[in-house]
Amino acid sequence: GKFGDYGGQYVPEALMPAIEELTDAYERYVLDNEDGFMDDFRARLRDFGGRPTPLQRADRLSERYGREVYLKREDLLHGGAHKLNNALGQVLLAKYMGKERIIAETGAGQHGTATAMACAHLDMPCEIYMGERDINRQRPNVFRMKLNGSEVNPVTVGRGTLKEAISETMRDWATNVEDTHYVIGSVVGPHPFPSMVRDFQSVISEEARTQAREKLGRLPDAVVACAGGGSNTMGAFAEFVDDEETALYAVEAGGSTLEVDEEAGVAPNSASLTTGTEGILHGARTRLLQDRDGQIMESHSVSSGLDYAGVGPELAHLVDTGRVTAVNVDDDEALTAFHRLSQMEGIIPALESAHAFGYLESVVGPDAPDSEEADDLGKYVVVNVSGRGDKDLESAIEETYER
Ligand SMILES: Cc1ncc(COP(=O)(O)O)c(/C=N/[C@H](C(=O)O)[C@@H](O)C(C)C)c1O
Repeated sequence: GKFGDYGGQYVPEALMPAIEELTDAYERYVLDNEDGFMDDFRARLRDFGGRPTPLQRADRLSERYGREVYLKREDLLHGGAHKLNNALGQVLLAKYMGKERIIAETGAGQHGTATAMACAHLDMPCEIYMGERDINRQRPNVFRMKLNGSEVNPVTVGRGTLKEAISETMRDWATNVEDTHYVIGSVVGPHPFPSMVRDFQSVISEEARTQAREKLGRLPDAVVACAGGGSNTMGAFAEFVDDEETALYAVEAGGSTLEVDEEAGVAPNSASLTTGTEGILHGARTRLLQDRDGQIMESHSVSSGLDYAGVGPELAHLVDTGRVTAVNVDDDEALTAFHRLSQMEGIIPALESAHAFGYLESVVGPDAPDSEEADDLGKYVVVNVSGRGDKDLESAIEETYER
């Protein structure tokens, strides 16, 4: 479970039995397809999830950028985001392991919603831990979780966002390892979570690689995906990592500025790949936003889903080795991209996904100067639309009409 010097299992002793049991189950069911687990998983992704998602040419953006822009439509997956790929895989695995209870954390509420849907589909009781602050800014998703029969546990410690929600969920898991599985929402946490979540999300790039060959007659020159914890990112990249000719861009939240106020311990962004340093968070060594005393800093993003101080260890490693280029766009660029995709293509993206489009505009938009980056992007570009923007309408309205 090591990616360079990142990854590992930095967990309290009490969690090790659960971690070992999960690692064994991951190897048997996911890697070795014992009892036809992966066949069952793929069949449910198809019949319940609605896979495959389209790889669709964006005609207006292709015109605007003078290149072939294709969208991988994870916003069309059941529930409205890529999150179901991972949630369905983990809840199904918990069932195969004989677990009787599911817990999960969520920030944007997409992972919580996906877990709640998967639990209703598989008849498993479910509790979602969610920061008080996030509950208030993602109300439609809170209602959806309850409609799907899950309990939502408000987390009020600290800032009441994702970081505290993950810590509270870990605490619950440590107390109830016997009958409970913790469905982690991204490629974060102790081994085997980063590898397992990547494997469940890799269906995105498996499909996109085949669809690209069919529609483009070749591999894409670039794949662009936003990065919060990094799960839609790793899912969109996984099957392309060995294709050197396909450049991979992870777009982080530049928030309001990349300048960090060390004294206040506040980072007004979530650009852990770009400005983070090595440290341990939620059980793994990775890159994260921490002050000089090693205190995890508060992160920020206009999108809850990217508002996370850490990032997946494997993605951090791919950036360190130069296989993935880490870039970022700020809140305003993301909001502008949110409006632009809605108006030009008839697709209202999640604010998280809008960051990927903000990057494209900043490099090859009509106001962008000629650059190496524009050349490196190449002619055939695939952008991962990780989710749809229904959940963001309230905050986008505030940001737009009260700006
Ligand atoms: C539509 C959408 N797109 C991208 C993300 C970023 O998460 P990754 O794909 O794991 O980088 C998210 C993240 N959502 C999580 C959630 O819904 O709980 C997030 O808040 C945390 C798990 C990081 C998302 O909802």
